[in-house]
Amino acid sequence: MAEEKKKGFFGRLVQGLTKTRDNIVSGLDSIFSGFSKIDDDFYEELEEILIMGDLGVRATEEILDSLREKVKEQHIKEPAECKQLLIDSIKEQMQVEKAAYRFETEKSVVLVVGVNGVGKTTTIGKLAGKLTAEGKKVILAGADTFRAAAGEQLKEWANRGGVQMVGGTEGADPGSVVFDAIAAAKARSADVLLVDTAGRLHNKKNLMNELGKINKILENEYPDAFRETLVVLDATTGQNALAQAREFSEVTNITGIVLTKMDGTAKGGIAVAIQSELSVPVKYIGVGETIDDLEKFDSDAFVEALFSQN
Ligand SMILES: Nc1nc2c(ncn2[C@@H]2O[C@H](COP(=O)(O)OP(=O)(O)OP(=O)(O)O)[C@@H](O)[C@H]2O)c(=O)[nH]1
Repeated sequence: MAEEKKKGFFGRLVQGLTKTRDNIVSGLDSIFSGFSKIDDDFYEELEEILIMGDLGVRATEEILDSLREKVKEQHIKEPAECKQLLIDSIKEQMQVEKAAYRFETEKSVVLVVGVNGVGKTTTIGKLAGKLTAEGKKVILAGADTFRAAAGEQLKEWANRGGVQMVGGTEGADPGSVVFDAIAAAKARSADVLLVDTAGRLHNKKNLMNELGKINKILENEYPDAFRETLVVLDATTGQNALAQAREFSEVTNITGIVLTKMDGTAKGGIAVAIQSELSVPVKYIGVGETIDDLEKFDSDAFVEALFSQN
């Protein structure tokens, strides 16, 4: 049963990554079979494909350095023999502290950050649904009070999942929304408080102030709750997602990444760039628009799925 479930997940992952796979792996395969020796041209072609596949310049260079070393150490002569070594190098490159999900099992508060349109509200709705289905008492805090639609959207998700929501009124002070949400979480002995925040990166100072204020309120009013800060990024934006992740990591302490819209994008390679460059684990990937379309991310399984022949 567990095996079946695992296969199901792997199968879905393989399917969801079809475009990314077509983008990266078909090109790599033609290099592995098309080159007769491992030379500078071979490495150059590899580099081009990995960069085109959105793995990022830095991660690509490090992956290729590690591949060169392995080729040398193991006296590899055939390009075809490099494939497994490349897979290993990508896996190594993605190695960060193992993604932990303590917030799912402890009294916790999860701050969700991300710019408009990346799928932040949808992700919060999916997370709320998932946790509620596991029997957890969840409270949503609509602290993205900058846009009227944000609160409305979150309310829709809250209603769908039968989850209580606090805030979400346009123009309200995000700090007081969080304050009220903490009071509600305490009064109802909530397990998880999910906080939707505004993510306007065009004014970094404001964003830093706002997140700083929210963090302070959480520290003061809810000190015994486990803290998690997830940044939501849209995989289809490729290198832009990496830039956003970098900017958010400069204004707050990010503990995990959610990559949305991994279904149907050719830019899934961005997971490699983000995880290796930020040293923060991708904890979930969004693979569709419905409440069930949020999967825990495992980088080894991701790389295997990327290179899977199925
Ligand atoms: N295919 C796909 N679509 C997604 C996924 N996650 C979110 N979306 C869609 O992306 C669009 C934007 O999602 P929202 O949740 O509204 O984005 P947001 O970041 O909250 O944006 P605002 O509410 O505008 O701030 C919606 O149409 C979602 O249905 C995903 O994993 N896959």
